[in-house]
Amino acid sequence: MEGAKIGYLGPRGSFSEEALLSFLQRGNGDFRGVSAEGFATIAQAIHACGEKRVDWAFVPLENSTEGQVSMTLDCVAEREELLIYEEFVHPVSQCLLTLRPLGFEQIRRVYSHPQGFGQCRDFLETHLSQADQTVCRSTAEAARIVAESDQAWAAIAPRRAADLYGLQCLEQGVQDNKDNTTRFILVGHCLRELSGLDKTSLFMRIEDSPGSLCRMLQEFASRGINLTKIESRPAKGRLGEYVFFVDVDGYVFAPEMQEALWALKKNRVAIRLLGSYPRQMDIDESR
Ligand SMILES: O=C(O)C(=O)C[C@]1(C(=O)O)C=C[C@@H](O)C=C1
Repeated sequence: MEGAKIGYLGPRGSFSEEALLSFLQRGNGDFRGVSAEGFATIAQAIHACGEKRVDWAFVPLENSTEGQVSMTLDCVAEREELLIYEEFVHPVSQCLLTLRPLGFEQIRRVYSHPQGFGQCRDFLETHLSQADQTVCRSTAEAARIVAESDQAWAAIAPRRAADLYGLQCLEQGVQDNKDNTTRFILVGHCLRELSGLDKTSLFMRIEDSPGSLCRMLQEFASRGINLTKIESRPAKGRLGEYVFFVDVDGYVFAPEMQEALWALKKNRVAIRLLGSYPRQMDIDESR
C-alpha cells in the first residue's frame, strides 16, 4: 500500500482523524506507508474515493448513542463502485473546549458536529441551556472556530483538538453515555478476501407489499444466517418508501449466503453488495 492515500473528515483533530490514526497504529500492516488527506465533509471524502482521487475513505457509519451517520449511508449506497473493506470501532470521548478558563454559565455559544450535540444532549441541557448551538461540519472545525475568536464560546470536540488548536479542556467525557463508541468503515475499490470471521453488508430495495420485509428476513433466517443490523432510510422518492441497510454474518460467497441472495433476487428484491469483511468484534476477541 506504499504511497496509497486515505481520505477522512478533517480538518486535523477530528474524531475521524483520531480513529484513523488508531486504526493505522493497530498493526494493520497492509496500510504501512499510506498518507491521509482531510476533507471538509464525509461526502467529499467518499466521492474523492469514488473518483479515485484518493485510494480509500475512512468514514463514520454509526454511533452507539446517536445512531446512523446518514451522510455515510447515503453516499456509500450511491457510489456503486465502492465496497467496504474493513470496519473499526473507536471509543468517543467528547470534551468541552474553550480558549480561556470559563464557568459553564459564562459560555454564550457552543459549536460542534450534529453527532457531538446528539451525544452530549443531556449534558448540554443540564449545564449549558443558556448557550446557543451552532452546527459545524466536524468537531475539529468547531474547535478551530472557537480558537480563532475571543468570544465566550465553547466547542464539543476531541481532547486532541484542544492540543492542536491551543484550547483548554474545561471538562472531559461530557457525552451522555460513558461507553460511547463509533463504528468507522474503510471503503475502497476491491472486495476483501475471505477471513473466516466475516460479515456482509447489503443495500436492498423491496416491494411495498404486505409481508415483503418479513419474507426478505426469512430468506436469511431459514438458512441459519444471523442478521446483525437492519437500518432503513427514505428511498428519496415518495413519502413512505424505504431502502434497507442490512448486515449479516458470513462471507458473500458462502453457499448459504449465495442461496439466500438468489432467492431474494427471484422475489424481485434489488440488492447491492456493500462489502464482505472481517467482523471487528471477533478480531478483538481473538487477540
Ligand atoms: O466531527 C468529527 O470529529 C467526526 O469525525 C465525525 C463524527 C461522526 O460523524 O460521527 C465521528 C465520530 C464521532 O461520533 C463524532 C463525529
